[in-house]
This record gives sequence, C-alpha cells and structure tokens, in this order.
Amino acid sequence: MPTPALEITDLTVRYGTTTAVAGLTLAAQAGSVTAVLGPNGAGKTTTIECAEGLRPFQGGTIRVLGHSPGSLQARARVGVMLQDAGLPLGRRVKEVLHLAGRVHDRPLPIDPLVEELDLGAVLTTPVRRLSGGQRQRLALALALIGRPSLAFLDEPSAGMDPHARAAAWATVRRLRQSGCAVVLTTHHLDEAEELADEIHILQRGALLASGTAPELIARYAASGSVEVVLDRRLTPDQAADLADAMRPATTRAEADRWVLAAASPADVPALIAACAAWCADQGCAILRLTSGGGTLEHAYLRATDRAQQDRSMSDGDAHLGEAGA
Ligand SMILES: Nc1ncnc2c1ncn2[C@@H]1O[C@H](COP(=O)(O)OP(=O)(O)OP(=O)(O)O)[C@@H](O)[C@H]1O
Repeated sequence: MPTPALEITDLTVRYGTTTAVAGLTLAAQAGSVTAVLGPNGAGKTTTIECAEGLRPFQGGTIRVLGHSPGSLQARARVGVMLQDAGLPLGRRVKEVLHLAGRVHDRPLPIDPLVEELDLGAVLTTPVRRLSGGQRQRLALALALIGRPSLAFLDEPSAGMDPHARAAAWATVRRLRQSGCAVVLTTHHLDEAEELADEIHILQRGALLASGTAPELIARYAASGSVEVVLDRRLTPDQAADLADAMRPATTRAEADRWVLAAASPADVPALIAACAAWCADQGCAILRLTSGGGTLEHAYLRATDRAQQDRSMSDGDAHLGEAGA
C-alpha cells in the first residue's frame, strides 16, 4: 500500500488534566475520503487541529504528506476548511478569493470554482452579510483554491441548503477523483455514508471502530429490515391487518413509513414478497421500499451505545470491587 497522505500514530493530547485524545492511530489515503465521526467531545477537532499543525500534542507522531504538521512543506499542500473559518468579515467575496489565490503557486482559476460552489450571486457581497451556508461555501472554496493534496473539511455541509449540500458533495467527489486525500468530520451520518471510503468512529479520544460504511453496518447493525412508504395513511384496522400479514416479522410505524423487521437478512426477500402481496390486495401503491441491514446511523448509534454500556458495566464492576474490598 502506498504511504498514506496522513499518518497519525499513537496520538495523545491533553488539556490540563483532561485527556482529549488517548493513543489514537489512523491514516488517510490519497484519492479517498476518510470520515472521522464521534459524539461531542470525542476528540475529532483536537485530532484534526494537531494534524493541521494548529495544536501541540503530548505523545505520538503525525506525518502529513511525509512532513511534520504545520511545516511549510505540509502547509503548501494542505487545504483546510474550518467551522469558524476566521473569514475577513469586511472584505467582499471576490477579494477574499483573489487574496487566497495569491498565496498559492498554482491556484485554481476562480471562475469555475465560483460556479461549482454557486458563489456567483454574492461575489461583491461583504463576508459579514453572507448567510451561514454561503460562508460555508466560501470556506470550502478557500480550502480548495490551492489544489491541495490533502484537504481537512470540518462539517463541510453544515448549514447548507439541499442544493448547496449536493454541490458540496459533488466537489468532495471531484477532489477525491483528482487524487486528493479528503479527511472530513461530520455529525451527518448520511454524509459519511454517501462520501466516505473509510470511516473512523472515535469515542473518548480513542478509536472505537473503523471500516467502510457497509462493514460497520454489517458489524453493528446487521438485521433484516424493510422500510416502506405507502401512498396513504393506513386505518388502525389496516395497520393491524398489515402487522398480522407480516408475521413473524415485527411491524411498526415510524413517521411516514412502515418498518418491517425480520429475524435475519435471509428472511428479507420473503418479507418483501409478503409486503408487496398485501399492498396489491389492498390496492395500495408503494412509493418507496428499501431493505437491508440498517444504515450507518444505526451502526453508529449501536457502536457508541455499546461502548457506553460496556463502560457503565466496568464502572459498576469497579464500584462493586471497591464495595467488596
Ligand atoms: N481548549 C480546550 N481546553 C480544554 N479542554 C478542551 C479544549 N478543547 C477541547 N477540550 C476538551 O477536549 C475533549 C475533546 O474535544 P474536541 O473538541 O476535540 O471534541 P470533538 O469530537 O471535536 O467534539 P464536537 O463534536 O463537539 O466538535 C472534550 O472533552 C473537550 O471538552
């Protein structure tokens, strides 16, 4: 395997007596998207800030494109999109882009970038008058303008409307295609599922799980489930009839959809057939039907829940031990 674009080994970071990152090891490859997920306070921002050279660390090593984080060689080839991007509020968008372009040897041409991120309508707007989503788009443009080999994107689509989000996702895919290593943090599990080639879930500063989205789903959320959206609300009698017809699978209504849970993925084809037969019998149309072993969101919730439970149990054991001593 080629040398990773980002290599973090045994990273430890403390803030006073708080250990924010505890011996973390992870890597990100060129031409791929790596998502770093985890609950609030898990250590994602701290880790990324260390890799960006913005924060000192107490233990471990970080190599950024073969260089020390924050070194001139690394900085010249790294693009950073921060949540609070420190944008110059009094400058107009066009000026900010031109100024940023001047810092780089071979900046991207501004017009296609403006078009790609739909900034054309706000080019002469001062940054302070941009909406949250427009600022995010500008921050993303600034991260990309230097043609980075490694891009750190912190919550890249936070605050963006659905069109802007789709454009940002297309941009991330284009970056990957160009050979850039993209490292993103996000709380949007659909974003990670959609974009990431490799996912790392952090909890309490340590790595809880790593893998592709399908691997994590198979590990933590393997069950046979079918979600159906019908063209109508069911009456209570119809709902009871549906539940009867789907047995032994369990049936529950969730917002606008029905979730049919089978005992195992192998039972899913028969469940889909039974559901389709029931709908045909009732004259209902199926607007949407998805099946599988859950989503990345299910996997994430179960993985982080399980770690929480394991911790509570070992705390409980420790207390028992103390009580017994
Ligand atoms: N400047 C700081 N001083 C002291 N403690 C800090 C500081 N920054 C972060 N921490 C602590 O370090 C831990 C990790 O924080 P960090 O911001 O890296 O988490 P995160 O995973 O990025 O969280 P979020 O999803 O909320 O952004 C938390 O316990 C946090 O309270």
